[in-house]
Amino acid sequence: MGGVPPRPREDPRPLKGVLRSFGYAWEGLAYAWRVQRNFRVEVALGLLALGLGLWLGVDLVPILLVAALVLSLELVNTALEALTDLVSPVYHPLAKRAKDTAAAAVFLASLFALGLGVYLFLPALWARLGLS
Ligand SMILES: Nc1ncnc2c1ncn2[C@@H]1O[C@H](COP(=O)(O)OP(=O)(O)OP(=O)(O)O)[C@@H](O)[C@H]1O
Repeated sequence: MGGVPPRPREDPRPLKGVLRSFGYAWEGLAYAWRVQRNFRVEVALGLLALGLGLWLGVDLVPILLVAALVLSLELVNTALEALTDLVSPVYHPLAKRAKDTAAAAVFLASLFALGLGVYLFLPALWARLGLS
């Protein structure tokens, strides 16, 4: 069992416990960034959309919300992939269902993000370019 890290005990000091939880969340973020190319692409696209939104002067709140939705679902998808690989390292139809459905959640949110981008940016871009 050399590769299995020990399960940490809960810290009774409230602030230390919260800080430790942040630390684990940060580890999860770093893991997703390292192993998931899609996560890195989505972060880049989110930053691009924010920059475009700032330039065009559109409302940034919906952009931030949809970016948070896509990135959070990508993290959940990454977690489910890891869990699926743990319980079903060999092919199983249910493992396929789990992975495909988690991927579908990210895909659906990304479609909404794309639709929102077109809805928000196109008219503002047209106006900025003097085409409307
Ligand atoms: N244990 C398994 N049993 C059945 N099907 C699997 C299994 N592992 C993967 N698959 C199928 O292969 C597809 C790709 O799985 P994989 O683990 O490579 O994730 P992925 O979609 O490549 O994710 P990402 O590109 O985000 O890492 C899954 O969506 C699923 O259809």
